[in-house]
Amino acid sequence: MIIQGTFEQLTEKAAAILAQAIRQCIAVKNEAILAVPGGRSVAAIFAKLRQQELPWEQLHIFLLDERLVPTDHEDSNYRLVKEQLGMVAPPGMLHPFPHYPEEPQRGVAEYNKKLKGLGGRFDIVLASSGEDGHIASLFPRHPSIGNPASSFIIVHDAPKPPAERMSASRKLIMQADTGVVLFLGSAKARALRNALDTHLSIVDCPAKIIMELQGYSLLTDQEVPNP
Ligand SMILES: O=C1O[C@H](COP(=O)(O)O)[C@@H](O)[C@H](O)[C@H]1O
Repeated sequence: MIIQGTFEQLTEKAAAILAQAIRQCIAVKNEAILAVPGGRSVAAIFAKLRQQELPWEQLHIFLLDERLVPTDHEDSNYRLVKEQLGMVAPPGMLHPFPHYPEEPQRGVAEYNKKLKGLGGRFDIVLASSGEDGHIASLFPRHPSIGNPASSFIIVHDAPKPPAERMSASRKLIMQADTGVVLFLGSAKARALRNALDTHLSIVDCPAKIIMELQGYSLLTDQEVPNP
């Protein structure tokens, strides 16, 4: 489903979609696993989400991707999520990526183990497209998008700084039931066109991954090109 509106309307809408999916998931399996990105578009959504009446003690929040920096670094996606949701997420429900500067694979192994212990997949994914159509830290025509793992992966040489990152892989994201992808701001207009271009593949535009999910919503404040 494609939803258009103003930035303010869409942040409200995204929070409402996420809250509904979280409630539905918890009603069925008693807990929910939400994966969230960092970046400039999502802080306002987190601010709306934390105002929702949710069973926060049953909601696990993982990072969809992380920059390999300490968790208090200004580039850390966890720092943003903690600032926005740390006051509602009970201890132990917001899962930082373990940062071992010299051993990123150890961090990935631990993060994979933690997710595996909770079922090994996300129920709900929030993603925000970059200018180039990347989501998480999966970049167009880059080894990250071609990685065949169904888990968290290490990403080297990301075209957007910082170059060293970790990310949920394409296959891991694809196992989610519900996905929300954002194209907010005029800088994302080209990425939106690419996401809707049926001649392009997921390798050309990783934001298309979310559009493969059964329950997906694409939210944009940009003009949607005619098919
Ligand atoms: O580097 C990243 O970029 C994307 C998009 O961020 P935005 O600032 O353009 O909204 C983000 O989704 C991802 O989590 C982040 O690591």
